[in-house]
Amino acid sequence: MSTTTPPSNTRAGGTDAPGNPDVSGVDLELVDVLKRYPGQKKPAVDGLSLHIPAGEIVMFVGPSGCGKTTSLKMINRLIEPTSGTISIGGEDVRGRNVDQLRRHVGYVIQGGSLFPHLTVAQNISVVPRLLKWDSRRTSERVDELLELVSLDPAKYRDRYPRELSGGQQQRVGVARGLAADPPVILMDEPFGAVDPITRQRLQDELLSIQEELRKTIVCVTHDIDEAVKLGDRILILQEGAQIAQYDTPEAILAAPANAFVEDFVGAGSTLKQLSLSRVSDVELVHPTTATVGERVAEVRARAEANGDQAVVVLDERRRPVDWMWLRELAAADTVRPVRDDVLTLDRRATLNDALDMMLTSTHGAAIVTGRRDEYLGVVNFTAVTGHIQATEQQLAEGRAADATAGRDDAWEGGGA
Ligand SMILES: Nc1ncnc2c1ncn2[C@@H]1O[C@H](COP(=O)(O)OP(=O)(O)OP(=O)(O)O)[C@@H](O)[C@H]1O
Repeated sequence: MSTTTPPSNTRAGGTDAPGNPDVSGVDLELVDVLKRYPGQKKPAVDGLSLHIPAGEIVMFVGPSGCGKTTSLKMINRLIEPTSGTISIGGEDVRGRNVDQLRRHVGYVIQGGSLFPHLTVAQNISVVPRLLKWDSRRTSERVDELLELVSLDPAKYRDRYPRELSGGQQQRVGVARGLAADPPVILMDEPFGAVDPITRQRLQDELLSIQEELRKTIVCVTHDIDEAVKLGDRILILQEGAQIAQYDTPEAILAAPANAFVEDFVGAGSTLKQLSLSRVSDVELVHPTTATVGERVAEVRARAEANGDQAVVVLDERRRPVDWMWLRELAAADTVRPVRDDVLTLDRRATLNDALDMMLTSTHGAAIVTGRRDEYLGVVNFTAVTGHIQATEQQLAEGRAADATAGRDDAWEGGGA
């Protein structure tokens, strides 16, 4: 039986040939994979065939009990298939020693599932230790990974999981999954246990990490918006892990394959398109900025000249640290931030995320950052609604063009 290969991908640079040096992931192939649990009449996974291209994120979604987790866990043999073949980088997983296989396939689950009696550094070093890395290499790797998941190594290395927030535990879980630089990472509901804002940040971080590392990532989620945001492709499964559709998020939203998919994703409405559009797709505005330590009188003059009531305060590395109203600045001669928890959006965040954040912000807009948290500008409602209108117009024009083409086809067909 041939495996399902989706059409070429638009987001992850699908033009990359295998072996592209930027891609550290490898291909995954499932051929006619079946899993029947003892005592069950119907197989949980009934003949799943699937090709997952190297360096891409594929999201598994589908109703509860359809076989997502079973399919995922068969890839690293946490569950053994009843029949069928799974290969990683062209190599049949059954030919590999199970321990060795699991050390080369990262695995991240909900909540991070850290060992409570080990420190953050020890948790991240579990696989490097099994691989017998020396202590210097291991500790350098731990610090590198903590930086990658935005945790200050000096502050967090020696903490215990109970001394971390849910989002921080999840970050350490991701770092642990990446520790030995595996080409494939499996994730099962990785961000299911954290609040919406933290989840959005973790998703943005994953996209940023993936931009750099280009692993092959397979991720199970219940959240279709998460699938649309993170996935280069989405696999929508029905009971028995039957493929309802396997395609890019854009293609699935534009043309659901059947009524099941349509129900599952919710009709491809304009609002869903907000999960496809990134903050980097809209034009940012540029309110007055100030640098910590700058003279307030100068900042105030600039803001008044621009007609701004508030200024975005940046640190010496141009990272936003506060968004202060002019009246708050008046308390001192030089600019001093009054909060330490300014909310920012990564440029990869979706417009859905942006709307969520704007609704909770007293400024009715959101600060956008790029590489290394550097300030880029601000996204506001006008930019988002402008984008929705433009998208709606494009969709309407597309539908009108399709209808015209349909009539032309019918005409040609009729004349033949
Ligand atoms: N160890 C097991 N023994 C027997 N049946 C099992 C076992 N694990 C899972 N199943 C059954 O296999 C089917 C698929 O389960 P699986 O956990 O893969 O689904 P899922 O899509 O990941 O579900 P959810 O979204 O609820 O986590 C379900 O009907 C489930 O009850």
